[in-house]
Amino acid sequence: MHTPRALTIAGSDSGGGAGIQADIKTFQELGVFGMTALTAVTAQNTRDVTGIYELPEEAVARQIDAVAEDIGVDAAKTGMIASVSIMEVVAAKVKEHRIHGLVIDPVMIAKSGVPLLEEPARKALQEILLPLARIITPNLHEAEAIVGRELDTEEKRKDAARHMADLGAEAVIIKGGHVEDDQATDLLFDGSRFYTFTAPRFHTPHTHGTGCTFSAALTASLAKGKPLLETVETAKQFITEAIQHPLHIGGGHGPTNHWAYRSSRT
Ligand SMILES: Nc1ncnc2c1ncn2[C@@H]1O[C@H](COP(=O)(O)OP(=O)(O)O)[C@@H](O)[C@H]1O
Ligand SMILES: Cc1ncc(COP(=O)(O)O)c(N)n1
Repeated sequence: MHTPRALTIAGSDSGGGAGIQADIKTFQELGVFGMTALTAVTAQNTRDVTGIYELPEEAVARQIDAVAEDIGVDAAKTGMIASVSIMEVVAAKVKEHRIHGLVIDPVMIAKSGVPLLEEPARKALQEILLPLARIITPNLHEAEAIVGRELDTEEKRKDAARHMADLGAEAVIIKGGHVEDDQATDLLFDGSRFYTFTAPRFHTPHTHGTGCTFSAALTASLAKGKPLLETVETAKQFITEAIQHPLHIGGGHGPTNHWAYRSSRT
């Protein structure tokens, strides 16, 4: 039996709701063996980020080598990659180990408002990481930062998705969490057609780690060899249930509930 294996290349969230921690919880819940390459350690809780400690490039490279050379990687995702030098190392290792099925979550700012990406790295993200993406998953603000204009209509968001596909991403999902709408609608462009994935919008402050969890769920399905539309459908269900049943942990933006999807099916 083949055990699907997924790697997350991202930052650690000591609070357990976002970053590497959200990713491996999600991999586990979806029946995928999770592996990690840490890019940074954050001191973080539901209220604030009180410290960011980047890892040396060498440490990031060695972690990716270690898992790719022995265990193997069916799909991978990137999350917080704060600097251009770490981005370059990650891109080089993804190419060297021929890691396909790469989901890029272009993390820029934590829900608490603290920047997680240095300014020069914004442009580098487009040039270095985006062309390697099987799927890139910007939220509204990240999509606006990548294309450099406001995306206040669906037409403009479609143009932005085409733009990101032209830059090299195989598929683009502009997430709808920050779009003013009664529903949470994510827009997928697969390089030729548009699809929307819609769920009810829950009025809750507990959205810490939604983007990480969603992109990890996409990665888990890709690791299982699922086709694109089924992959997005599963990830949307996973994040919707995780937001719908919050855990009420911490005094700020609490985490989502990574158990909810599997609990509802057993
Ligand atoms: N309040 C909400 N109710 C339901 N779904 C939401 C809500 N907020 C975000 N989502 C969904 O969670 C996923 C992550 O979206 P988003 O919050 O835009 O990303 P990020 O965490 O990167 O800012 C998307 O599928 C989005 O539609
Ligand atoms: C280490 C780390 N990585 C990513 C996020 C983004 O979290 P969100 O999904 O809430 O935007 C975060 N807060 N911390």
